Amino acid sequence: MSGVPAIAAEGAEVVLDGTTLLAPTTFSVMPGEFRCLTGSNGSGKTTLLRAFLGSRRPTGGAVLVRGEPADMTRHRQRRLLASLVEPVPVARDMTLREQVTLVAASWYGNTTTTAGRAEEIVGRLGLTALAERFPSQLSSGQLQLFNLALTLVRPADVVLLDEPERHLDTERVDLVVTLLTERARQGTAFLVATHEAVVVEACDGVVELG
Ligand SMILES: Nc1ncnc2c1ncn2[C@@H]1O[C@H](COP(=O)(O)OP(=O)(O)OP(=O)(O)O)[C@@H](O)[C@H]1O
Repeated sequence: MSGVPAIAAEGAEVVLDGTTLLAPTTFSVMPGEFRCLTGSNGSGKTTLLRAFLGSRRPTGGAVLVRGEPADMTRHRQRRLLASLVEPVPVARDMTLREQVTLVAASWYGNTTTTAGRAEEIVGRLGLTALAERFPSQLSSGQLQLFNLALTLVRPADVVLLDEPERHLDTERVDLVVTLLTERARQGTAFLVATHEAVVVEACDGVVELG
């Protein structure tokens, strides 16, 4: 395991027009570590995740990806980091299978293994029977699983998730937790904002805000 954290915050703070969105926060997540981000409503979890993605600029301190200031305009960082924080754009006129395969192909190329990668994640998230449907034909929980499939099908050393449990029943939460734990064991670093006790129990440690 490399000594450089996959991601880190060093006194990261976000203040907007005199309002503190994120109080100074310091932590690191090592490769293969599954950390949860917890705290009450409004404590700054989404703001912190957005700081890594560049949609909220820290006004103090720093957020780092592999020791460098987070900057998702750099291709190298975009390749390292996948996220389900902002709404994922979906195509209304493409099936689930087509869209997950398209995302896989955009990162891995149109190789013989690409369709297999897409099929695997669709299966792991229990979406195989729905793979020929269009997004408008899904329930809220099924849409959330589809968004997770689009996020997890691509290569990533670090994955940021904002409340992945959203709209999911207990069985599906367990499914997602199992998948994240497995990916972490394979070396992926996770930072997961959550209010779900099952997710917190499964993770390696908590970053508590507020
Ligand atoms: N554009 C904005 N202007 C002012 N304050 C904002 C703005 N956006 C968010 N905030 C405030 O920033 C704080 C942090 O919000 P954030 O969404 O990061 O919290 P959170 O911990 O993710 O909350 P939740 O658990 O409810 O999802 C909140 O107090 C919120 O009211």
